[in-house]
Amino acid sequence: MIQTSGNSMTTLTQDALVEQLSAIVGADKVRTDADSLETFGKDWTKIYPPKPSAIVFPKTTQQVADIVKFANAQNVALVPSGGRTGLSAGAVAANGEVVVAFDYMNQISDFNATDRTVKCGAGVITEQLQTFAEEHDLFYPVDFASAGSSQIGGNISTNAGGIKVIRWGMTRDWVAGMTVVTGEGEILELNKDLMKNNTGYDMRQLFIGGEGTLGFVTEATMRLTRTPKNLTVLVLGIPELDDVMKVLSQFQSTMDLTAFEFFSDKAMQKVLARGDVPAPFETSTDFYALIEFEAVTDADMDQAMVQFEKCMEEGWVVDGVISQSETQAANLWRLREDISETISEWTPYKNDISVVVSKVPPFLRDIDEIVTREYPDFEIIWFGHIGDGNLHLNILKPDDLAKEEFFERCGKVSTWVFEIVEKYQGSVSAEHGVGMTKKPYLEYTRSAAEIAYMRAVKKVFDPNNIMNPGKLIDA
Ligand SMILES: O=C(O)CC[C@@H](O)C(=O)O
Ligand SMILES: [Zn+2]
Repeated sequence: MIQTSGNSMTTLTQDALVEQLSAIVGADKVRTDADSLETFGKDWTKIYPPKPSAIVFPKTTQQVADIVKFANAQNVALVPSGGRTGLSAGAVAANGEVVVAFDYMNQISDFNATDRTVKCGAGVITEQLQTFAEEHDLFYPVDFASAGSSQIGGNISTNAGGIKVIRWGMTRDWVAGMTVVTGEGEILELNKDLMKNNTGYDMRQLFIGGEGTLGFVTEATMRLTRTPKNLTVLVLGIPELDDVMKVLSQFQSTMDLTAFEFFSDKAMQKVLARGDVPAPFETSTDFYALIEFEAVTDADMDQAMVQFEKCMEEGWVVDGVISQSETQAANLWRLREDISETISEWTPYKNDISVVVSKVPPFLRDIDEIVTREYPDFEIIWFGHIGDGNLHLNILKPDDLAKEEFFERCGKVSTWVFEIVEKYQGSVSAEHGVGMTKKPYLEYTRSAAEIAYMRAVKKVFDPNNIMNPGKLIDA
């Protein structure tokens, strides 16, 4: 079993633990059955076996604060749990921790049309917020394949990104204000939903992407925006990896894109093999770009055609298709969005790396060279949000190789991959967070001084190392 460095130091028996938690939330909101422990003790990573001691379901911020105070008094480690769709083992309870699940804090309230804001409990599902926005003729733009199960609290704690970052940014950009419970059980109301508030440190930003290590988000006021018009999707066949960024520059020279994604033919073939969506066109190329834009007037459509033709003339693109309806657009999106779930069958080793957009071509070349050399017998799947510099590199486990050996071999190569990330001043985790899987590699992106300050901040908000210990940094 892979060792984790979380701590659970309580001397309470499980019965005593359940009794005291029940006194806070009610007996029907504490679970210790095997199914619940297995389900709520892990996220989408398949590396660490879950081993929580109990799952507790608070319904209010005050209950969360009471749980944290109890945890401090009894030395019980807490792990927050949202939709459990994380890919870095940020919400895994592998060391007897108590899992705090936010499923019952799923109310949407206080919609304000003037401010274009709405209050969400931490357990509101991303899609629930998207639908709510739609019903009010507005739009919540942060989107990704797991929007049907991920929760707002988890999105904030991991600063979730996704497929529209090039146009609308990350979750961080949509949090107007939030309520958090710190590691000492203090309730903080951060930013009061203000657009402008220059009164010193913006503590929201510490909790956004903080992975629950400083405190737990219990409620947040999210911003909404105008609904984009007639989102139209182009998929282009691109034979050379190097040309993908030329295509991006060409389109961006005259258009504001809402997405620019890429995927390899290997990735697409896996999705096509499931038989749910058709191939975009007959020509097969090693790479594809998916471009999305608002086609408000005929001139927008004409502009896309001009850029497409230019890319064909240059030889960067050899085939393409454009959506003529919402259904076609959705099917083209599935070619990209279904990749992660489709390849999960092969227990992939995941990298979620980024550099500034201008450095993507040499960065990609360097990494591709290393992984093709070092993994001659493994299948390598490239895809990602290349328009914002974020690449997903997945290495698939051969069927006949044991999981432990596979992850060990990948871990070694990761060090070389991350040396390249460091050389290009990139990030070892662009959007999936650090959790446990990327913690050993944090130093490739953050300096020793930064990590020391992070530890000091952790001590201020969570002096007893109760909140999601062993994730992001070791206390
Ligand atoms: O599975 C992955 O590596 C990426 C998952 C997700 O961030 C995506 O962009 O599809
Ligand atoms: Zn992604």
